Amino acid sequence: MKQLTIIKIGGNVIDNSENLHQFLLDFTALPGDKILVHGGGKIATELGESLGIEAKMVEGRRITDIETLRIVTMVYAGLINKNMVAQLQAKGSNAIGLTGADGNIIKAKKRPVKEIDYGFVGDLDENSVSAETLDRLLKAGLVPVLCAITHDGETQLLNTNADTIASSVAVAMSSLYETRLVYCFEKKGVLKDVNDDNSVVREIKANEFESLKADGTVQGGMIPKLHNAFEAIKKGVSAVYIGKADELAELAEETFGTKMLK
Ligand SMILES: Nc1ncnc2c1ncn2[C@@H]1O[C@H](COP(=O)(O)OP(=O)(O)O)[C@@H](O)[C@H]1O
Ligand SMILES: CC(=O)N[C@@H](CCC(=O)OP(=O)(O)O)C(=O)O
Repeated sequence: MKQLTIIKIGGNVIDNSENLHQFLLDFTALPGDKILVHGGGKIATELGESLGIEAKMVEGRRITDIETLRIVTMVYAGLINKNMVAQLQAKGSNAIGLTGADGNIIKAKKRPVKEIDYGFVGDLDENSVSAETLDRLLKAGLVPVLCAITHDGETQLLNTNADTIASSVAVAMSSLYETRLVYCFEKKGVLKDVNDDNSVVREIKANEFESLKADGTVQGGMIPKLHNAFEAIKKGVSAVYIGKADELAELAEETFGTKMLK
């Protein structure tokens, strides 16, 4: 089976031009087929605030009313996605920037209203990602760059967490490729002490996740990230890593960040 690397880059790195530049250089240098998935939550929050719209997050997910949907569409599908593509093109990567609506690559379902109304947030299931369409783009020599905007197939754009997109894309692609998934963010990996960058946990087994949550080692945005990472491993992705964006070059030596184990 051919190898494929899916890399997700978060908003804190996208917001730092030096780290982003180094990350995109390393991403371009990675051999083989690859797909980039990007977030940008921090930038959407800042733009919203400058327009007087305050961000509301529940369990790592943004409550997305119609005004917020406009903002995230402009920021993720426009500003960030197109700048990322232009930077990759300048570095020699033939990137093509896409939302889930383009080529019907990711069809989501609006999250049902229960105790909380998340608004225009899209959830994914095992049929959401078109592996065939992504495969056709890869075979054409293109590097897909996916943002956090999906659609429902009936004209409605939806906001889907980028960690979830990366995990679902990796699972779908693992039917066609030997797929590895890499979550890149601003820290060196999953840390024993979130304030000590030298406390990287090298490997985490799926059955250790609950106790890491319970004892407070992993908190906030790391909880859904690890959940998505273990979902990917469980559903056929061959390797999942979490580590620092501007250390991506170390992936080749296997000294990169934290590795998830079954
Ligand atoms: N044990 C941990 N190790 C590393 N980061 C952690 C840990 N626990 C919580 N975090 C927090 O999780 C954040 C990453 O989640 P998030 O902000 O959603 O990532 P992203 O930038 O990829 O969107 C880190 O910035 C960090 O503050
Ligand atoms: C529904 C939902 O929460 N969507 C996310 C999508 C962006 C994202 O995931 O960005 P980061 O990876 O930078 O956090 C949001 O709007 O924040």
